[in-house]
Formats: sequence, C-alpha cells, structure tokens
Amino acid sequence: MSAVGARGLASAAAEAMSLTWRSAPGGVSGYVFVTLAEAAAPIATAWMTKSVIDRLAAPEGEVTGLALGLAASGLAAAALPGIARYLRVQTGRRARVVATDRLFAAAERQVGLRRFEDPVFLDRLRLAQESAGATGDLVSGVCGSLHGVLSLVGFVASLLILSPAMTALVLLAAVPVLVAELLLSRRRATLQWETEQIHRREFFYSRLLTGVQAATEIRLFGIGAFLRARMMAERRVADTAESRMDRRELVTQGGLTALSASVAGAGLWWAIVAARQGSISVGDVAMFIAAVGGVQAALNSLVSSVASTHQLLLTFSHYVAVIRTEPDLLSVDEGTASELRRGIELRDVWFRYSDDHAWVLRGADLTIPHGSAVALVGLNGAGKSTLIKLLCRMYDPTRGTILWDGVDLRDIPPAQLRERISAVFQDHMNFDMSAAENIGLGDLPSLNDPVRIRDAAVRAGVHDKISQLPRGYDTLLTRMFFSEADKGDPETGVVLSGGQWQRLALARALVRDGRDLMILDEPSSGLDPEAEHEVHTRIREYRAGRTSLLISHRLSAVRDADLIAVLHEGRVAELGAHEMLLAADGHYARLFRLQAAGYQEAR
Ligand SMILES: Nc1ncnc2c1ncn2[C@@H]1O[C@H](COP(=O)(O)OP(=O)(O)OP(=O)(O)O)[C@@H](O)[C@H]1O
Repeated sequence: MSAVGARGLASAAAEAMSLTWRSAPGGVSGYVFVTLAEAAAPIATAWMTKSVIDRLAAPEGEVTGLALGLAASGLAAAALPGIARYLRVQTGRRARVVATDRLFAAAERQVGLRRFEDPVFLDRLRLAQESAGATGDLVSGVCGSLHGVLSLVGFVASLLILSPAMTALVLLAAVPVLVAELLLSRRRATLQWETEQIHRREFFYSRLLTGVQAATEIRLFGIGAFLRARMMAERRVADTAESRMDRRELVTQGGLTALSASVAGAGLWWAIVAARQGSISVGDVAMFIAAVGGVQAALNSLVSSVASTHQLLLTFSHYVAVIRTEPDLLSVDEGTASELRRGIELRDVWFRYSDDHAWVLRGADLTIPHGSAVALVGLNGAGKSTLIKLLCRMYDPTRGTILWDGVDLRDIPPAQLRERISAVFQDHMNFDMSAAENIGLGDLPSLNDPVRIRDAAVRAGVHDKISQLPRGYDTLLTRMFFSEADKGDPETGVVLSGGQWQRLALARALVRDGRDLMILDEPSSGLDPEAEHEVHTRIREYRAGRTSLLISHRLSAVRDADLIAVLHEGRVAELGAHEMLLAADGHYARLFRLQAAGYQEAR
C-alpha cells in the first residue's frame, strides 16, 4: 500500500470534515450537540446515583430533586441514541451525494484515456467509490471519538476523586489497547488495498457469469464452470487473507479484554475493602463501580472509534488522491478551436502506449485537407484507430505534433476540439437506453428534438427499423431495465442486432451535424452487403465537400476517397488517389487486387 503518513491522514480528515460540513451544516451541528449530551448523561446519572444512595443512608436526606434529575437523565440516555442515529444517517446520506458527485466529476476531468488503463488508478477509483459512500461513517467515527473523550474525561475526573492510583492503572491499561487497535486498523487498510485487484477480478468474472453479453459464448464453449472456478479461486484467496486478519484481531482483542477485566476486578476488590474499613461511603462504592465501568466503556468506545476512523481515513485517502489526481494530459482552459479552414496535419508523429510498449506510430506524416474525404487503410494493428484517438486527443503524441489549422492540438481546450469533431468508433458504445437517446447522445440539445433524431436515423438507414419497434423511438434497447413508458412491462425492451447497433452509432455521429471533421472507423463492418452498399452511398454523399477520415478494410468503399493513406510500419507509406496508388503497385495495389480477386473467384 502506498504509505499514508500522519500528514496524509490529516489531509484526508480535513477533506472529509469540510465535505460533510458543506453538505449538511445543520445535521453536523445537531449530531455534535447530541453526541455531547449523550456523553454527559451517564456521568450525571452516576453522580446523582451516588448522592441518592448517600442521602438515603443519612437519617433525613431529601431526594425528590435528585430522583427527578435521575429520571430526566434516564430519559435522555434512552432517547438520545435514536436521535443521534437519525442525524448520523441523514448527514451521511447528504455527504455521500456530494462526495460521489465530486468523485465522478474528478474522473471526468481526466482528459484522455490513460488513467482508465492504469490498474493502480482503477483500484484507487474503486476504493474511492467505496469511501465516498462511507463519508458519513467518518463523521460518526469522529463524533464517536469525541463522545469517548468526553465520557472518559468525566469518569476519570470522578475516579480521580476516589482513587488516583486506580485512575492511573485504568489509564495505563488503555495504552496497549490503543496501540494494538491502531496497528490492527492499519493492517486492515493495507489488506484492503492488497486485495483490491482480487476483488476487481472476482467482480469481472461475476459480471461475465451474470451478464447477457458473454452468456452465449459461455454456454456454447461450456466455460461457465471454468469461469466460476476462477471466480471462486479469487474469492478464496481474499477470504484466506481476511480470515488470517480476523484471527489476528481475535487473539489481540482477547488478550486486551483479559487485561481490562483484571483491572476492573482489582479495582472492585480495592473499593469493597476500603468501604469495609470505612474510608469510603456506600455511595462512593456505587460511584466507583460506575466510574470504573464508565472509564472502561469510554476507553473501549474511544479506542474502537479511533481505530475505525483511522482505517476509514486510510481508505478515504484514496478518495482524496483521486479527486486530486492531475489530469493525464496537460490542457489549456483558454481559447477556442477555430472553424477548420486549411486542414489537419500530423507532423512526424511518434506514439507508443507506454515506455514498455512497442512504437505504434514511427514518424507518421499526413495532411487531411479541409473539405476532402481521406481514407486510412492498413493491416490489423497498423495503428489506424490509434491515429484517430490521437486526433481526438485521447492521448498526446510521444513525439511530433498534430496541428489543427496550424495550431497544436495541445494549445486547444480539449472540449472545444471535440466540439468540432464527430465520430463513429470501431468499438462504439451500445447504450442500454431508448433508441432516441442512443442517437440524441451524439448531440445533447437534439435529445429534445425528435425531428433531428429522426432525420439522423433516416440518413443512417435505421429509421424504418426503429419505427417498427413497440414504442418507436422511445423503445428501450435493452432487456435490463424498465422505462417510464414501459409501465413495468419487460416485454417492450428490444435487443438489436450488431448491424442495427452499428447504424445507430452512425446516426449518433450524423445527428452531430455541421462539425468540422467526421471520423468513420469501420462504420460498416457489421452490415450485410446491401446495407453496406446503402450506408457507403450515404456516407459518400455526406463526405462530398466535407472533411472526413474513413477507415475501412473494404477497399471498394474507400476507392472514391480524394486521398487514400496507407499506414505501414508506423508511417504513411503511400498517399494518393485510388488510380494513382494502383499504378504505383505498392501495398494498396496488392491488397486491393487480393480483395478483388476474392470477389472474382466467387463468380
Ligand atoms: N490501449 C492500448 N494499450 C496498449 N496497446 C494498444 C492499445 N490499443 C491498441 N494497442 C496496440 O496498438 C497497436 C495498434 O492498434 P490499433 O487498434 O490502432 O490498430 P488498427 O490499425 O486500428 O487495427 P485493426 O485494423 O485491427 O482495427 C496494436 O498493436 C495494439 O495491440
């Protein structure tokens, strides 16, 4: 585990406190007040009990006021825990909302994709999510510690009056308890960090086994039991580590409990002997018993509150680390991306995913002139999708620059740049939402504009299909949820085919009309020949006079492009129009003839 020192813990505590205070100042104040009253009630009860016993033992003692006081403190002792619980839950709930919102906003602030491919960040993110939900527990931990301190001070003061030696003994006995509990809580937080990967892998297998996405392959390949065994193996590894920790806790806490009991027994022995000898009163004995019990209970609750707060803070430090994580890419806040007039230029672009990975691009040069339809072709793994991720600034080139009308992409605010781009990605998302939402997410204002959504669907050739769905554009494209319109009827959810999803992704890109650059990464790979022809005809119409970059392995679809770039060994190895590249007789010509021959043979 990344070591969290005292400063890290203090910073996590300050963050948690300020977050909770800002989310529910009234609730926190009320909770602190009730905690103080809760701590004072047993001390008042003990003193009043002692006075009542002493006055009852005296010939004419007046006890009415004390009896009323006792009844009032009894009432408070009974009612306050419920009120405290209510305030704690309410405060925790509000803090959780704010903490969760801030956490997700922090994840969104990551400009590119790099952090989401970093296992350490992913572990931290999951622990941060967990601790965002437990922010309220931190407040109750702190209030519990406050409660413990106050009870302790009250009872220690009472005990001090009766026996300073006994007081010292009780307090000394608490030191090993506190140290042991703090060590245990640190160990538990370390364990939580160490087992995080295991929990994520277990979660991965459990999702595979219960989700619809993998269900077909799991059944056909008969790998359910295999995956379940892997999931259970992860569970067992985590369980073994956690059981070891539980045993360590049991042994430590058993020893500490024996120590506390011995101290209490010795104290009781002393009090009885002292009362027999007449050096303390019967009321003092009652007070002594209450004080020793009170000190020990307060110490126990203090120690366990401090230990659990300590552990929560160690976990919460991951939350603090995530919300303070620097964006993965340096970006400017000022400025706008100008409307594209000249073009986009990749100048000697080198890129690898990390220092341990091989180079994907090795000095790629390419210009996408404004208003032209450019196609990018190359073998699997040549780096085509990587190149478009660089264009959208999901990563920065390791070396070299990408220029938007002569301006380095790094000098344009990423959101502004992306405003000017529309895209269909090869690994496009299928959102478990309605058909209209699946299209409208491409341009949020269009979500409330059925005409634009319909128009995009028509252009992507998916309107007829959507019109036939049980609730048209409002049909939910999943069987996982109900929608408002479904009225709880799961039968209305629809699952689309791969090609239909692909058309929907195209519609999502098309609803984002009027952008300066359209990226189409394999927009027709899942379509039947007729649909593919139709989609490419539409795409061709769309691309005429617009700046676009099309990636396709179907070379017949790229032959009309103004420029075809062949990516080979990390460079643009060939560039030109179809006829020119055929005449050059290079990679493109070879691939084109190979594909064409396949169709010829089939005749
Ligand atoms: N997130 C990533 N992390 C590490 N390596 C990656 C990542 N994404 C892609 N790669 C690697 O980069 C190389 C280029 O991949 P890319 O997806 O850009 O190729 P492509 O030309 O689009 O291939 P295809 O035609 O199969 O879609 C591949 O070797 C791939 O393994």
